[in-house]
Amino acid sequence: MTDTPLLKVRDISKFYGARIGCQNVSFDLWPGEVLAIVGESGSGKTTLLNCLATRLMPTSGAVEYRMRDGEMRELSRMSEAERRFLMRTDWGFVHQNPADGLRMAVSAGANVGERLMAVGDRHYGKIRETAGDWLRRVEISTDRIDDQPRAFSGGMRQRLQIARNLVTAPRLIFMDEPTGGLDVSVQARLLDLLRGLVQDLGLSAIIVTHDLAVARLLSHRMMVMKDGLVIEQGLTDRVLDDPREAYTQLLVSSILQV
Ligand SMILES: Nc1ncnc2c1ncn2[C@@H]1O[C@H](COP(=O)(O)OP(=O)(O)OP(=O)(O)O)[C@@H](O)[C@H]1O
Repeated sequence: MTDTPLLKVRDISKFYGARIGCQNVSFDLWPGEVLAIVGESGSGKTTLLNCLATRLMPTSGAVEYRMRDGEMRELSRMSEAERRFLMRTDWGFVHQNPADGLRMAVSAGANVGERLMAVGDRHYGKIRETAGDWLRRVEISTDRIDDQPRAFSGGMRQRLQIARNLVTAPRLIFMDEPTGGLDVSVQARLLDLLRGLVQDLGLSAIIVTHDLAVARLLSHRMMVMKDGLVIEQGLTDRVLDDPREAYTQLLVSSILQV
């Protein structure tokens, strides 16, 4: 264990012209910790996630990440190439729509293998074997290894996207509504799988969701956003069982349409 956070977020704000995306968000994420960001539509969840994952440049504030060698690096000071390398190796990003995170016209095996090649694996047989292992781990039959994700169901595509992200043993995964748009029964199976993988691998994760059941099942800690601000944060069970803010109470009692 370490006494340094994996991610240090200080006063992140993002404005779109005069409109607030998110404002003054600060928190630390610790190794092995899963943080859920919840709130109704338009509250700033995706804006914040994209600022953290360097997909958007914040208007102000700083995000520091502890590299594998232990050094804390400020993300905005990294070169584009360094950020891209981080994204392909030590980080993962699971999109709500699997087509945004997969290459739909190459095989399932190549989708997973591509990430291994990014970390320097060159041995075809070994890459294929590891890809097969990961397909099994996400409950996709290895006889589908040469099929393109176009031929997969929504749930299979999402599981393939997860395998592609996890194959390089990243330390931090960002997820944007990972179970959104799936049938309820498919969602339940995916959540189970995700929970097992996150636990087994000791992953840190930041999950944006409007679904409090997803937050309950996957996260240790949660942040509630409203109009771009974090209005409440704490351990997930505490926030859900004993919400302090009136807005969180409304969310929890499902009076708000999120
Ligand atoms: N590209 C953009 N240009 C201008 N305004 C934007 C842009 N993206 C988001 N916004 C605004 O920023 C605010 C926060 O939006 P954001 O998408 O982060 O919320 P969200 O909580 O993720 O919502 P949802 O759950 O619907 O995706 C909203 O007022 C939104 O209209």
